[in-house]
Order: sequence, then C-alpha cells, then structure tokens
Amino acid sequence: MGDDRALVRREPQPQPLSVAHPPPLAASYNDRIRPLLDAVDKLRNLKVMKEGIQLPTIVVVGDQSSGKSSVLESLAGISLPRGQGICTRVPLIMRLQGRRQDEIPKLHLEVNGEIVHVDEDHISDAIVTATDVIAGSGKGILNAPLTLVVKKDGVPDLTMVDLPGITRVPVHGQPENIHEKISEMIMEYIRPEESIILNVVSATVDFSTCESIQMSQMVDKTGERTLAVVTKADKSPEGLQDKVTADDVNIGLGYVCVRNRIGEESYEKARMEEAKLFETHPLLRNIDKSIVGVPVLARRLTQIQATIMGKCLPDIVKKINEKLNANVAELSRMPKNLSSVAEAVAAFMQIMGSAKESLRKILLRGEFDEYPDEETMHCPARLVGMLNRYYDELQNCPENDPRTDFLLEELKVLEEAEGIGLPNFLARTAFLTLLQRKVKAVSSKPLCFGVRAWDYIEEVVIRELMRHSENYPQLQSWLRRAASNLINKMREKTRARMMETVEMEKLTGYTCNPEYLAEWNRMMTQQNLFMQVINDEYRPTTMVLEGIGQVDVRHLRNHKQLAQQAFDLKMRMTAYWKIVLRRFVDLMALHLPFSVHNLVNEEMEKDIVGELIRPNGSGNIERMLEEAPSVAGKREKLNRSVNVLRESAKVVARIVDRIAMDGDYSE
Ligand SMILES: Nc1nc2c(ncn2[C@@H]2O[C@H](COP(=O)(O)OP(=O)(O)OP(=O)(O)O)[C@@H](O)[C@H]2O)c(=O)[nH]1
Repeated sequence: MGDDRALVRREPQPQPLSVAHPPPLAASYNDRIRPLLDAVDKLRNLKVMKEGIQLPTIVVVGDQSSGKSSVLESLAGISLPRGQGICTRVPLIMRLQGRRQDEIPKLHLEVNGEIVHVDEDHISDAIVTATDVIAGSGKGILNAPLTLVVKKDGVPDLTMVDLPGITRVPVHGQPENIHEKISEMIMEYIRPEESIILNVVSATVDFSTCESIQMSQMVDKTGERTLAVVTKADKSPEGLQDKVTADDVNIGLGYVCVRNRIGEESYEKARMEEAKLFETHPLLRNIDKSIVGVPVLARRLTQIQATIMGKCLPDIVKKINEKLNANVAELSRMPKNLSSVAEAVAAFMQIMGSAKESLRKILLRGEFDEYPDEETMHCPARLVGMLNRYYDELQNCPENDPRTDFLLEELKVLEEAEGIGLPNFLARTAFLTLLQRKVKAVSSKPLCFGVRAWDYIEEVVIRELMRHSENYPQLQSWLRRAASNLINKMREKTRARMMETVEMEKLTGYTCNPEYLAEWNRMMTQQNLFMQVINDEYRPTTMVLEGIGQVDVRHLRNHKQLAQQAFDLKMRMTAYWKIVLRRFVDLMALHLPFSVHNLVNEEMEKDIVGELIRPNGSGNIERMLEEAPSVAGKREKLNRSVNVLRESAKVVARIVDRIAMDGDYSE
C-alpha cells in the first residue's frame, strides 16, 4: 500500500492534544516497562502466537455504539474511523508509546508487513484504506491484524487489540453470518488466560444485557481478568454509582467511568469537561475518584499490563524453549532424501524395526511411556479388562442359570440315561450330556471374544505402523492393508484354536484341580436338608443353596426317587462348570500374548517385508524414493517455525537479562 492512498485529504481536524497532562505515569516507570512491551510486540511481530504461544494482550471488546472507538481515541489522543455499521473490520493492534513533549509525534501503520507513515490528521482515513487492503473493500471482517503505532507525548505505554464491535443485525452489504464471525473472532482473542479483557459498556444500558459482558463471562467466570470501562457517564448519570458498586456482572478488575470527547471537541477540552463532570455533577461527584476519568483508566491499564507481563514472562520463556526443542528434535527425525533402492529398503527395515520395538513395549511389556495419558494404549491392562468382562459374560450366560427349573433338566437326563444297574450309580453319559449342552450354550462366546481382542490389537498395530511410517505417506495405505491382512490371519488362527477348545470341552470331563472335589463335597453337605424339604410335605419349599442361590423345589416332590441323584449331578456339574469357564478364560489369556509375541517377532517381518520385496512387488520401494509433497511441506514449516522460535528465544533472553538487572517490573 502506498502513502498516497493513506494521505487522502480531508477537512482539518482539531489538533488532538495529549491524553493527560501531566502524563499518567512517571517517566521512569515508562522507561522500565517499555523494553518489556517492546519485547512482547517483537514476539507478536514474529507471529509467535501461530506457534501456539499466547502473549499477554489487552483485548478491547464492546457492543456496537458502546463507545469503544471513543475510549481508544481518548487514550491515544487521535481520531479513529467512525461511520455507519462496523468500522473496525480487522483486529487493530494499537501500540501506544509516550514521547517527550519536545519530540514530534510519529505514527505509522503496519499493513501486511509494510510500514506506512502517516500524520495525525489522516490516520482515520489511512486505517480505512489499510483495512480495505487487508479485508477487501466490502463490509466483511477478517482475522488478519493491522498494527497502528502511535508515538506521542502524553500517551500511556500500552499495547491493545481493538476488535470489531458486536453487531446483531447485518446492515446492507454485510454477510448474514456477521454476528457469528465477530463472536468467533472475539472469543479467539479473549479465551487465552493471558488476555486481559477491556470491556467497554455504555452507562445508558443495563450491564447484564450487554453481549460483550456475557461473552467475557463465558471465558472469565470470576472476572479476574476483566476490566469494565463505563462510557457516556454524562448521558446517564442516574444510578451509575450504584451500578458500579453493586457489580452485578462480576467484573474482577473493577470499573472505570469515563466521559469521552463529544462532537468536535478537542481532546484537552474533553479531559477538562470530564474532570469537571466528576467533580461537580450531583449524581457523579460522590463516585470514588480512583475509578473515574480517562487518566485513571490509562494508569490502571498500564499497571495491569505490567503485572500480566511479569506474570506471563517465565511461562513464555518456558514454552518457547519447549517448542523449540520439540521442533528441532522433530526436524532431526525427518527422513533424508533416499536415492537408491538399497537406501529405501534400509529405511523400510528401520520403520519395521522401530514399529516392532514399540509394539513389544506396548503390547507385551506394558510399558506406556510413549502414551502416558492414553488409556487405550495401555494394552495389557486393557486386555485384562477384556478378559474379565469375557469371564463375566460366560458366567452370566442366561441359558446356564442353575436356578431356572431347578433339577428338572438333570432329572430328564437321568431318566434317559437309566440302564440296568445299581440305583445310586451315577451314569457318566448323563454328566456328559449335560456338559455338552452347557458348553454348546456358551460356544459362541470364545469366538466372539477372539474377534474383539484382535480388533483391538489391530487398532494398536496399525496405529504404531502409521506412526513410524508417517514420513512416507505414499506407503501408508499399502502398509495398512498388509497389516490388516496379517491380523486377519491371526484372527483366523485364534478362531480355529477356540473351536478346537470348545470341542475338547464337550468330549471329556476332566480336571486335576483339587478345587473341584472340595467344592463338590462342600455343596453335598446340603443334600440331607434338601431331601428333608422334598420329603416333608409341610415344610416351605423355597431354600437357599450354597453355590446355586435361592430355589423353589416344590416341583421335585413328585420325583422323590431320582431327586437325590439329580442333586448330586447338579452339584458335580456346578463345581466342574467353574473349572471349565476358567479354563476358557485362562487359555485365551495364554493364547493371546503368545500369538501377539509371534506376530511381532516373526509374522510381521515375514509377511509384510516379504510382500514388499517380492519380485513383481507392488512398486512400494520405488515409491519411497520420491519424497511426498506433504513431507517436504512439513520440513519447510518446521524450519520456518524453528527460525521464529530461535529469534523469539533471543528476544526473551535479552529481556530476562534486563529484568535480572533492574528488578521486578510489576510494581
Ligand atoms: N455523550 C457522550 N457520548 C459518547 C461518549 N462516548 C461515546 N459517545 C458517543 O457514542 C457514539 C458511539 O461511540 P463510538 O465510539 O463510535 O462507539 P463504538 O462502540 O466504537 O461504535 P461502533 O464502532 O459503531 O461499534 C458516538 O456518537 C460517540 O460520540 C461519552 O462518554 N459521552
């Protein structure tokens, strides 16, 4: 943008005079704070915020016509654009710097990296022109800041960001979603903890209905970083004192009531009128003098600014260093350009090697230092959780509830298995028949569990392979497919193993676990009581049996003869069934780590590397030789970011040294 555009002639304006005589703060204080402000401004110019490092910032917000521009004009002693609709269409970073009285004021704008010098009379037009350059000449808004530097006698050393005023109804030419876009922009600026919110509200409205107040309450509930400037005290003096004392809207940093310049008044006249108003007006003169007037506002802002800077600086230094180290480390991990097939194969083997090592750590050894906060990657613990749920599912299978129709099934099986023999001799076939039915009822569960477990392992394996191959995106879809095929094979092996287990359990009832006999004996001690209940017609028929729960045995009074044997059969099966279920779970608990071990240590290499290098392969090795544009882009971005952070680290190092020499800045 050229100077000629900024220097559009207009009617001469009344000469803006300094905001306060004498200057609001002692010169020595300004001398001390200036370097800190310069350092933060330099960091802002370096766009360190794009690196995710927040800077302490005073953000000016307010509803439309709240008097936002007038407050900024009062502080800077210059004229800002005014007009219909929104004038501020881009964030305006205002850097105010005090000068000696004998120095001539200097103003310039920084537009898209270019400096445009301008004089006080034409600053308003220059801002309008610069805004058009940045955001186009329509009525739209854009989150691309414009910087205005004002070096002038009597202005406080302050940097503030002025944002578009909140408007509800779009005027002609404004986009329909203007309200949403402005709100988004405001929220982005006021959300960081490092931002101080300067909320401009008019004395003529109820504060609780102000949208800017409602927005700042969303991000600063206690109000500890919100300061309210109440404008138009002259227009609506009634009840103002009560409003600011009651503090219904939780403004933690307090209120400052002001009366801005009206019409074409000079700034000096405006300050005199303001002082007179708060001295003499019957409704305003009793408001505490520490919360009225533009000079007080200037002093409060510089103090707050110094405090927040002192508070944030150590954190900024820490974050810059952390980010710099992380980016340098990431740059060093970026792949070199590969120039031959041999180099590509070596690079691929390295990917496989490091992925395998990570998988050994995560899946087998349970070391999750790479994912301390991600529970899904704490694999052994997740697998144990899955096994526990699997055991619960097996135990709670409704078909195998021992209480439903207590002993009826046993009776039926015993009747069918009856042969010529001694009456108390328990037929083996009866036991096996029952066992087969029970195993059949749960037989789908081991298979489903196998599928679930491998789904989870697949997620982890693919995630690790993708992480280790992120520098070769051209390989990733093939690698994902190859890993998926391999896991399918593993899943199939587990399925075959589980089917075999189910069949084995159906065929033979055996255990060497002494727990079986101990449990059966314990439960059989209830047999006498059970038979008494069956035989004595007058006894209540519900009873609680250990290992079974509460049962009703009324229906068994018609089967007195076989009931005793059926009871025995039930107790054997109950004791044995626990062993069978544990065997299902234990076997899976041994099978899975063994399979994962094989997968990581043998199958992965055999399968995936084998496929990669087989003759007439898919050409993946050749593809590795061409660097993916996304990787080249990433390298460039990292280099840029490292440069910005190195430069920023130098800026903060200088200021930290200076603070060490001068002492605390926030006094
Ligand atoms: N009487 C009086 N009028 C004021 C005061 N402050 C601002 N005004 C007037 O209120 C109107 C709106 O003020 P602006 O400073 O343009 O308000 P704004 O919030 O920047 O407005 P938009 O840019 O439209 O959002 C103007 O006519 C100002 O002259 C004040 O303290 N007293």
